[in-house]
Amino acid sequence: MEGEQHLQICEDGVLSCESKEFSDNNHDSDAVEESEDTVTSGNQDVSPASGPTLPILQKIIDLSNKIKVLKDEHALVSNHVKEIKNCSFAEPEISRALQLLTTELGTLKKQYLEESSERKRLYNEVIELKGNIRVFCRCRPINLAEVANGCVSVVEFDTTQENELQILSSDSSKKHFKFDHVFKPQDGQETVFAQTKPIVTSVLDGYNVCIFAYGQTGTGKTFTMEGTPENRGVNYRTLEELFHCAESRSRLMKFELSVSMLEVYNEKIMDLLVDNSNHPPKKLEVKQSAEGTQEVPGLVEAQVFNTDEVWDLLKRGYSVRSVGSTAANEQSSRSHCLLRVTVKGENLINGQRTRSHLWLVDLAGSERVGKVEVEGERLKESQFINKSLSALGDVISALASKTSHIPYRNSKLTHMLQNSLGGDCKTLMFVQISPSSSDLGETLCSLNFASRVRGIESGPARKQADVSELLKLKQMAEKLKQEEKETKKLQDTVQSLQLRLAAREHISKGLQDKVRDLEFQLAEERKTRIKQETRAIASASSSTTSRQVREQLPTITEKKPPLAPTRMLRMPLRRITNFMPQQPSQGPIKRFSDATSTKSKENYNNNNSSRRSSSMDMNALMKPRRSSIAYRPAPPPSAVASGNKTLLPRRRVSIATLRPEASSSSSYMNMMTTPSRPSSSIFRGGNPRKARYSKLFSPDHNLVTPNAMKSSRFMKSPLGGGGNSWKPSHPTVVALQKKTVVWSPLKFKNRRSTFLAMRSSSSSTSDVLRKEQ
Ligand SMILES: Nc1ncnc2c1ncn2[C@@H]1O[C@H](COP(=O)(O)OP(=O)(O)OP(=O)(O)O)[C@@H](O)[C@H]1O
Repeated sequence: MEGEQHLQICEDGVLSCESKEFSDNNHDSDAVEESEDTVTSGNQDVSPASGPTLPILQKIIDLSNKIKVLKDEHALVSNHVKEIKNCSFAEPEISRALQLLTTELGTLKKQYLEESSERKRLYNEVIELKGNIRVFCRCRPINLAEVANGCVSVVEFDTTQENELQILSSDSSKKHFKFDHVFKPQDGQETVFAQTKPIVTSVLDGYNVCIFAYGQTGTGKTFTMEGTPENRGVNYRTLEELFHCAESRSRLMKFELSVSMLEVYNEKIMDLLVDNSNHPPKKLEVKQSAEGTQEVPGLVEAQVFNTDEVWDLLKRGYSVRSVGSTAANEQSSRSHCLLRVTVKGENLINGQRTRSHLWLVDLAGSERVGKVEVEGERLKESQFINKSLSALGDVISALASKTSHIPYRNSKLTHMLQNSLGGDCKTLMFVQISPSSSDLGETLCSLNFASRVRGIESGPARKQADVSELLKLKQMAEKLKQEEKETKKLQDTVQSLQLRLAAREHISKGLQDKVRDLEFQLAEERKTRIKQETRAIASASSSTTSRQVREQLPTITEKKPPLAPTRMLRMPLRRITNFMPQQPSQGPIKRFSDATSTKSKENYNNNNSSRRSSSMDMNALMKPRRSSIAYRPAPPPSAVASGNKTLLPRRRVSIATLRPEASSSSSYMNMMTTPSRPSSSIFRGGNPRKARYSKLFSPDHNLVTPNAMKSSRFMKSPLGGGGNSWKPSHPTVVALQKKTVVWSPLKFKNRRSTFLAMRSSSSSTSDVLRKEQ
């Protein structure tokens, strides 16, 4: 069209040039020059000198001038280009610069990666410190049925915004959601597990971990957790990884892994590792342990040693899990399935033990009863599922708003996950969504719920020490406390005993002093008595001839029984202690027994010899040194006349008074009374210690007090009954028998065996006395 116009103008002879100029506008300079020539020739034809210039011609002239200017410019630029074309680059410089730039880019890339991984680490640290529940969002691919129904995807993933997604609402607005990680429909099971791995493996470090999948029915919860034999899910991969890590740490740590599987179906807990086909399922309950953790007593805990065993167990459990077909899902889970992995760890270096749990939970899908078209048993299941999920929602809301009461016990599920949701545990939630526009409402609901879960701050997780070990230590501490108490008690007792001992020692010292005084007095008394006795002997022998006296006197003096043992023979005063010396091995000493008389004699001889060697004998130590004072009345004249001058030494008698009317020796017993106390009180409940003091020494068998007679010891005494055969021959004894003497038992101190010897044989008496002297 434009070409035609130019042609028309060309017919005028002017426009043809113009047309040429336009057409050559983009061509080379030669063409421009040619057109210029034409114009110039045209100008010549219409020169102003030849006539008035037409306006169009004027226009042409102006344009020609412009062309000229442009032509000059063009020539200039062309020269420039030619120059540039001719100019050669300095290649080494450029390549160097390029190299520099490449290196710089590499460094920057590296720095960026380092920074982003550091940022991620810090972010995870913050999350752990705050105790946030991590939330991963996973969107499943749109399925054929949905495409067939004309549904479109409403989920958009912005590549520039990491871990974010947008939901296109029906009103064309976009809703943004951000999570800890967002998995696109094309992300496979490995990608999902790669992000999950760091959390699950912390169970080996002694942390409690809980991972649960939440979302609308048919969104891929079971696919994520269980997976398929070709595409195994988090459960299997986790155990595989745990075995792998345990193996790599086997030099430092020893691990034991055991698995339990249960489901919460219609608010009942069922053990999936127990074959319930033959009998009704065992009823299990959630109980709080002493440590405050939630436990299910009676739950089977199967120890596993390799992944094959794990897979067998998982298959067994999955096969008995309650599943059913709904309009939304062919294989819909009708229960919450919980897999618990218990890890017991022992540090081989420091012996530290840990016991931690890993919960892997596949929740039943939230579903709209109307939409999934359920009825009968399925409807009931749906109601239970929704009820427990709504209880989970309430717990999440309460935790997010930090209210004082968290309604964990409103459902079995929340009760069981109490520690995982609000305790010292690392928790991860998979929020599963469908991309389909038909599920938009549920998707928004799930994402809103997940955002709330992400906001929960439950405090940092902490390592779990092995409770059994803790209990052992507690018991030990308790025992130690008890022992400390006992020790303190014993120390108190020892202290009080020491005090008592000191007091007793003090008393004994006083007593020893007293005894020493008494001994001194006694020695004095003895001296006086010897003088008296010498005088008595002298008067008694006045009737005999002076010659006989002269002959007998040295013998008498020789044969005279000692009034008391010499200082050498006297037993040294013992320190009174609280300890009784041990009895000799031959048994208890029957001091006045007939049967032991011979033995006593032997003992006497032994003792005597040992005394001579100044050694302390145990028997000697055991001999009592107590004695009393007895008043001995003069024997009746008949007795003296008949020559019955029996001297039967009695060691203990009471202070007795003699009734004057008594005539026979046998009636002495009846006449003698102990004024201080009634006789019966000695052995009948009375104080035996006091009773002993009431017994007084009597040299005459007739002078036995009723108390002494009643005493079994004295009744059996050979001195009491069988002394008639013995007749004293010693003049001192004879003289003493004639006199009223106050008998001091101190005189007979330690002389029991002497009397025994006297009784058994009168002939041996003088020997004994001689020996003693
Ligand atoms: N990411 C995915 N890639 C491929 N297929 C998937 C994915 N997620 C889910 N599916 C498929 O979607 C279907 C439903 O998944 P699944 O049964 O896991 O859902 P669900 O959420 O467990 O449902 P319900 O709550 O009813 O048990 C399955 O056939 C599963 O194979």
